[in-house]
Amino acid sequence: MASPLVIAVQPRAKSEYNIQDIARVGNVFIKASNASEAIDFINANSALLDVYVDATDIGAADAVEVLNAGASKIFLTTKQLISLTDENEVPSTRLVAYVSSDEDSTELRNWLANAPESQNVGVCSTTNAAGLFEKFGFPKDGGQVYKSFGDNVTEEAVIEEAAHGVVAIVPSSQFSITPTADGKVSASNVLASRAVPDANTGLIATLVVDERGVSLGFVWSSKESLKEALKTGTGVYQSRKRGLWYKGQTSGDTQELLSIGFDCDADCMVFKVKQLGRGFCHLGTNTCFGKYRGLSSLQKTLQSRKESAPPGSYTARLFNDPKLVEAKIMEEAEELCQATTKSEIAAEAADLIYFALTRCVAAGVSLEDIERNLDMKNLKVKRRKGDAKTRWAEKVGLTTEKAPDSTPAPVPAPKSDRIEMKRIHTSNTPVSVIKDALQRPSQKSNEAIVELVKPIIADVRSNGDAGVLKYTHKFEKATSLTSPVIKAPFPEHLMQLSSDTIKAIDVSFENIRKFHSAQKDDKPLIVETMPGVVCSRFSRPIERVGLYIPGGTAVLPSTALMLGVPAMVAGCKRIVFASPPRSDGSISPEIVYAAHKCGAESIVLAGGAQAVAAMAYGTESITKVDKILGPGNQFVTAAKMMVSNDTSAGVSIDMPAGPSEVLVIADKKANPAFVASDLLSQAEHGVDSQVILIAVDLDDKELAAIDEEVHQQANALPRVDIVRGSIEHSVTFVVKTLEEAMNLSNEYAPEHLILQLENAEEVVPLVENAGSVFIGQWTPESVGDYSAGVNHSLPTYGYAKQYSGVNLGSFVKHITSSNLSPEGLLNVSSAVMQLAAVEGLDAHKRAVSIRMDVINKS
Ligand SMILES: NC(=O)c1ccc[n+]([C@@H]2O[C@H](COP(=O)([O-])OP(=O)(O)OC[C@H]3O[C@@H](n4cnc5c(N)ncnc54)[C@H](O)[C@@H]3O)[C@@H](O)[C@H]2O)c1
Ligand SMILES: N[C@H](CO)Cc1c[nH]c[nH+]1
Ligand SMILES: [Zn+2]
Repeated sequence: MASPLVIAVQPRAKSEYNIQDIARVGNVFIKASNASEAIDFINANSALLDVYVDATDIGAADAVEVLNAGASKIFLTTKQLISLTDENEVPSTRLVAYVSSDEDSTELRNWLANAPESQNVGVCSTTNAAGLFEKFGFPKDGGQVYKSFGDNVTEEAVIEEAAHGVVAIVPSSQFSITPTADGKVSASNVLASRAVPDANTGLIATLVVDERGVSLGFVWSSKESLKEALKTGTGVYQSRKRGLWYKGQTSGDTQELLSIGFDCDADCMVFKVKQLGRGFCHLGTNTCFGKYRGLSSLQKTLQSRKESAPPGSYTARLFNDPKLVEAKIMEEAEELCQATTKSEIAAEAADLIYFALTRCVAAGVSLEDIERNLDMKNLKVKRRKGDAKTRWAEKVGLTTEKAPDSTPAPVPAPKSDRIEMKRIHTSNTPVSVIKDALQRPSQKSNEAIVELVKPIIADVRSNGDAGVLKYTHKFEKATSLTSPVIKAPFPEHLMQLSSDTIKAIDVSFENIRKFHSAQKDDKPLIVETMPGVVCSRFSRPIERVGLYIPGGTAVLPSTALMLGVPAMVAGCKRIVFASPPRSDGSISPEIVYAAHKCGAESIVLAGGAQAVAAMAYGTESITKVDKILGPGNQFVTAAKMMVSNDTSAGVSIDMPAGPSEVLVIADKKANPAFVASDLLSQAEHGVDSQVILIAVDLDDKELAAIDEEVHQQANALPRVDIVRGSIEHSVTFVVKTLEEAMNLSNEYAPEHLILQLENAEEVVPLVENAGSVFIGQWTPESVGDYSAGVNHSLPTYGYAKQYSGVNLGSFVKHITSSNLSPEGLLNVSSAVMQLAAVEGLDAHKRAVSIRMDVINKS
């Protein structure tokens, strides 16, 4: 039975009501001036309670959208309701008609008489609600009578109506959860009056259930215990022997009260609670009827394993390896489809549910969230056709027919396997799912990589050149290579390039040089902190730098420029390049030319951990360096981290720079082809790259246009297979506002941020975390990768929250100096001597006082 109370709130005046209080005792009612106001409110609150919407100002077509978005009921004038139901297939149980005059009443009754299914509509009056029963014969089959009260509502009037089965709509300003001195309508009194007490005890029989409606136990309530339960928001009951019973007060197994309802004839109250601690029963079981079984039991187990899974257990492995869960879900789904007997189908479905629930629990999603989502889907009025995606349809040999569509949909792609990013509308997606989608693709666990890299580093450290060559022969297959290094001056024949390539390198070199030269501290910073106390800061280049240029999946001479040019500008005396050679032992001429232009002394012909170790410790022929910079794969990054942690190596590193990534924020004005091209430019780096699109207020048609561009452009790329891999873990978020887009982007902290926005420049002040920003539609990220002048060696994996990309400062140290005159020492002496005394460091104090004696004597 519905709660006798519905609380009317102003949708935008959030501070004036507490939605959780309302959810505990009834449902919520809003008067919306347009559909999006109603839909925003539903999205924000429908996980907690049913939302009723006065849609009289919205219009019939948009009212359907409001129902579709999950409004439990919409209230319309009688005329609106009749025209809406005549034109649409709207379930009548979701509609309530305002009956304000005899004319309304007659019209509705005539219509009901001819509409067999429609007797379930609700009716609402602002005056004589009880009279509506006589006219319409409610309540039956879900038909409900409402009375909408104004500010002059009294508790007595509500109780009186409730006694007749009328649900009262009370303004939130006149509502309180428990009785107040100013006589507002108190929920505890209205609920207590509605309940039919037990004839013998005078108490109210109460069933306690968990979030999913599973019975936990049977108890009694009284008017007093009900008031206490609502006041404290916890489970409080009436024990027949011991009076008021605050559940969990002694055992610690307390309850959070979620909502109170009734059975069909109000002689049993239902408390929905979140049970904390061991369980509801004093015997320590989940319920008084025994332990949880089935899904509830599985969920409890998985939730507690997530907190503390025994190391080495299968569940621990699953929680640590999302790719394994992904693979198991697909495997079990396939097995379920292939199962034939009843028992096989049950067994395979159970397996699938196990892995699906593991995925959910890992992401903080509960069965309650899933069930709520199912309920919301059930509230949809317009249903999707439900065809399978082509990729899956073809897999099982299903032919799909194309839906006729009046709007010019983008031409569907000819190839079966669409390359398409998944899409998330943030407004109807739980935060945990959004967070999960923002995770970078899973990598091999750090420990596994460390175990692979450790012996390589140790080998190179003890065996020098021979160790390096061993791994170059193994990984690069360059078995003919006999020396791991080439030294400057580099012979001309190693730099044979087309004039176009030379020109391109020269232009890029010059722009990078200009931008990084401008970052120089021209003169020392000098500050006189007190008269005679002069502090200064000046910079010096790091003497020996090792620059790693990746070469596994693509040769990147541009990275050679991004590292070599600032090293040269900073004045580093010894610049060592390292890059994996080709299998014939040679190195790309572009890299040699870049090394030559930057004044590198040598090029180490090795990649991965072996190159990093060689530069960190030095070998017979490879120079030991003071700092290693440059991006690379997981082996390179892990090796950089390890050598920088070894104090005996005396080497530092720039930052963790891993698989490339980009986040594009696009508005309605953005060109879909440009957006897609930017996404693909980073997706083609590697299957572990990730690209994110945040679409601000784009509609389905606009989103489809971008999807189609992604698919078409991707299929035309030579690296389409890499792109397919990276698009699989890439995602489009559809958001309502730019502010939301910026919040998501700042949280993700992308390596590259592209603003394809009409007013892109104005948005830059809102950027908090990003490696490098590309402003406006004429600034593709590729210009930063190669030639604009900014650096492309940037922090990935969200490290843009705390690291800068490579810049001139990455190649210098700052040194400070102090220079005091006698007057200066006099001025600062007492502070120094006092603090030295506080720390008990007398020699520090004496170093000042001994000078003060001399100054004072002269
Ligand atoms: N963040 C940035 O600024 C930036 C810039 C450019 C490139 N990148 C990224 O750098 C990465 C480059 O990676 P890559 O793989 O192409 O080249 P890479 O040069 O970093 O790695 C290749 C090396 O990995 C080693 N390796 C391969 N398999 C191994 C194994 N099983 N055990 C031990 N070592 C092994 C080999 O020694 C090989 O030489 C890409 O992810 C790219 O997106 C990032
Ligand atoms: N986008 C890469 C940095 O994440 C750099 C690069 C080199 N070449 C092309 N792109
Ligand atoms: Zn790139």
